[in-house]
Amino acid sequence: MKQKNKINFIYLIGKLKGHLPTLLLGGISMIIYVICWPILAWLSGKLIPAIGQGNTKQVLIVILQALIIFIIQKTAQYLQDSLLAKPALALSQDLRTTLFRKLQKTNIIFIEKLSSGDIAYRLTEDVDRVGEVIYKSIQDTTPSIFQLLAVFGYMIFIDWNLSLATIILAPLIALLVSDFGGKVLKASEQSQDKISSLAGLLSEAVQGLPMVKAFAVEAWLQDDFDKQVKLHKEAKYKMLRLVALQHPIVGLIEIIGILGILTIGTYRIQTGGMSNEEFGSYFTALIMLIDPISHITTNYNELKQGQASLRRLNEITNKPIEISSSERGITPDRIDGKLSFKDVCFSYNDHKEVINKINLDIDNGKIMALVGPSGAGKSTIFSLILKFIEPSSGSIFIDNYNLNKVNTNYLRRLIGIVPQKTFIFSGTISEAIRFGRPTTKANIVNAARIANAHGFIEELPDGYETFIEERGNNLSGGQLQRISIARALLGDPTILLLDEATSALDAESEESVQKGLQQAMHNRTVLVIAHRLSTIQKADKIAVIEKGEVLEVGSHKELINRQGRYKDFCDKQFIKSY
Ligand SMILES: Nc1ncnc2c1ncn2[C@@H]1O[C@H](COP(=O)(O)OP(=O)(O)OP(=O)(O)O)[C@@H](O)[C@H]1O
Repeated sequence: MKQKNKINFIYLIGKLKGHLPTLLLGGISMIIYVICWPILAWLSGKLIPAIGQGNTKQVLIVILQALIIFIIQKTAQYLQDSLLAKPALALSQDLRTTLFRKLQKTNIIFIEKLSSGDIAYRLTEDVDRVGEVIYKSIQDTTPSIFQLLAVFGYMIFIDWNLSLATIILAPLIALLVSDFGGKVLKASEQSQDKISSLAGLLSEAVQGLPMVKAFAVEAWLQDDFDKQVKLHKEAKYKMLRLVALQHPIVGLIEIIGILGILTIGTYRIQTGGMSNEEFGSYFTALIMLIDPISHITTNYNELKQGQASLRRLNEITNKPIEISSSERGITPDRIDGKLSFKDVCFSYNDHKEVINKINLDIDNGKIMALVGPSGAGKSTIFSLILKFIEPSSGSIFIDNYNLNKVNTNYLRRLIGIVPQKTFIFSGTISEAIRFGRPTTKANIVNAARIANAHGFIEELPDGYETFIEERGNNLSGGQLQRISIARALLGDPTILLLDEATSALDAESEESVQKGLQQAMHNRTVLVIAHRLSTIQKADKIAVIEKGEVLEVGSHKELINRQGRYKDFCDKQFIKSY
């Protein structure tokens, strides 16, 4: 399902509705700040002739008046900036949390395809850039536009003939700014894509560093990194060069305008169309236009960079969300845990069915082992049960309820999963087992006991409060697996999905993990992707999966006697055991 609502600046500005009182106060401060500009220009017009006449008293009075206006203006500017910063920051915070919520709802297949570094970059840097644009639009661009209008209005008031001459330059500047803006947008998109790839590579490199060192291929990685850095530098330089070129060009047009006004102004004074004092005010006002034009130009470029960031953020929001992510769906009072697959098909892409008309029945409280070669579709069966994906045809039932009618969160809480590759968030052991669920310490300890983890945890100096480092570096593979089993058991799941680790643990660790698994399986419906003979033999039923199809189902003994694929499989895998 595609997300229709694209995030754009209009959508974001609309979100400011919730901050109307602050915006109103900020807006009033802004008006005071803006009005001060023409007043200062007017005072400047009075000051210049007074200086010319050597009228010290008049000069001092005007300076004092200007000082008062400056103090009022700067106070208003402080109030404007601080008041408007609040809603702007709230908006970027809101954007970040909305994006993260969407990310959590995104279909897992698409998440797995994204680079973690790239996503992290988008949710931090790109959101920051968008936030900055919003902040600048409210706090800088808006007053600059008003300042431009107020000052220019005052210029028209003084001499509209002369102002007409000034306005001729406006379309030229606008055209230039918009043309540059388009180019900056393109260059910015390229630069941000490059830095994002760099972030992706960096995150991969940090994870893979032990392997890189082990294979002594640091030079290869450095080379790759340097290449990406260079690509980013070039893309960024292209953008900065554009921005650097824009300021002198716009500045040149401004200077031409000023010189032109000086010439025409002199003529107007000579012909009596304008007084010296008026020209003084007019000229000061003209100089006052330079600053807002420069701000608007810079902010327009930043707006374009922000648009590039928004496009990158929308790439996340446009990913399909989980079909069943809604809160709807039934939550039966009781589930015994029987699972049935009826003619289930599934394909990741439309080319090839990876699950092909599968029929399976796993009775409640029984253990079914899934065996089969790599790529047969065993993990895909787990994903179907967890509703990460939904069958393209056929149905899966839990007891007699069709899975697509059952509330997804409710279903997932019935299931405990022990993945092949243990993933644990950094935090204490206790937090790792709890995994965000409300529970008691006694329940955590109980889960750890069943998982055969309690013993080793107790022996650690900080026990359950031992901090597990990122990626579990300070614990052994076997210990992490047992914590993973305890995590799955917390909440007493009705169904257990186990993906046995194929990685070699030492014999002692393996025995501990096996003991944990055996205890965990007791009295639950268990579906286990089995690689060990001991597990397979204990299973009530074994399903042999190959190329997405169920080839044989039966007990170990039955299947051996059948002399079919299972027998071949065992002969290949467990030759010594037969
Ligand atoms: N996210 C995905 N996108 C596209 N194809 C996928 C995806 N995940 C798995 N596949 C493909 O689906 C098929 C079944 O994969 P699956 O992981 O279910 O096999 P498996 O039996 O669990 O393998 P293994 O024992 O090696 O883990 C494979 O051909 C695999 O390449």
